[in-house]
Amino acid sequence: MNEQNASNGLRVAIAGLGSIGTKIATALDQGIEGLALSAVAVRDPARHQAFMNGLRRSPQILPIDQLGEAADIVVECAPSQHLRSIVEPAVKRGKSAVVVSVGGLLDNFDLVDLARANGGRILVPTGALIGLDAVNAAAIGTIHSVKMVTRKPIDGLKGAPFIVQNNIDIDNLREPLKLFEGSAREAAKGFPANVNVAVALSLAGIGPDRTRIQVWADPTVTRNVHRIEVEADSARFSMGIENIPSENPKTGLITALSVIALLRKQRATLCVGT
Ligand SMILES: NC(=O)C1=CN([C@@H]2O[C@H](COP(=O)(O)OP(=O)(O)OC[C@H]3O[C@@H](n4cnc5c(N)ncnc54)[C@H](OP(=O)(O)O)[C@@H]3O)[C@@H](O)[C@H]2O)C=CC1
Ligand SMILES: O=C([O-])CC(=O)C(=O)O
Repeated sequence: MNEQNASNGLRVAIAGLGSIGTKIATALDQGIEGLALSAVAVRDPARHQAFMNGLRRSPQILPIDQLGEAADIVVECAPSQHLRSIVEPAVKRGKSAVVVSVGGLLDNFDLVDLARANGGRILVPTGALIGLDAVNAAAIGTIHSVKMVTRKPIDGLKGAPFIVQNNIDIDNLREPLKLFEGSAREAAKGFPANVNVAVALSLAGIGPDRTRIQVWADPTVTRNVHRIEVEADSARFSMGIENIPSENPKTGLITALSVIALLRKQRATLCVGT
């Protein structure tokens, strides 16, 4: 029972039981082929007692930096400042870490080398985005440019460091306002809880410095809207997604589903899409 459970299944631990983590925990508890929920990490266990009581099988509750001892796959879905303390112990032990706060990976990119040196893996789901399969494929050839435009309702952007530091009042907007234009790397610093998608896109394609993004505060939209244009030597493609916000207005509902789809692929007999 050390590395894998008795049925040769994979043990999955979840760091953070918020909008994303609770849905992944529920899906695992209800059953994903070959996977079992072994542990979770929460800030205040008492706050999550009712949710934990509703699970058919209670996972262990552990500190975030101990999840790698209790699982083969650790899913990071906590605020990005905790990324390192969740991912490092896991990949050091040769485990896989699913990283949802992917913006935080840019300042901790040595974790990829650490994983490589120890036989671990870092898996970045498509998350709240679309089409990373096509971007991955195009990147085998030459991608000339990747451009993204993100529009979010006001509630989905409140508190972003870029807005606070530049003293921008978005509460009284009546029409769309372009807040930012620049690289995915700069965007991740200014909007750490809003543009993980741009960083995932950049890592699939031409990197965080060449991937360009605009961020708009848009009082006319009710969804988190992302439009992407890719120009490559194999294809030109445009993609768009309009995400329904979850209980956390910054996070689209589809994000947790994307992680569940990734987990399903770990042991599925039929895998569709790259
Ligand atoms: N890649 C992508 O496409 C996307 C990525 N994201 C990112 O995913 C991450 C999670 O998002 P979301 O679920 O909406 O966030 P939430 O704020 O809903 O949940 C975060 C959870 O982390 C918990 N947490 C905070 N500190 C700790 C700690 N020290 N130990 C354990 N748990 C802790 C919080 O606990 P408590 O409940 O006690 O506050 C909360 O339950 C964010 O970084 C977000 O930016 C979001 C959307 C899309
Ligand atoms: O679209 C969403 O719901 C979330 C998002 O942009 C992100 O976190 O990058």
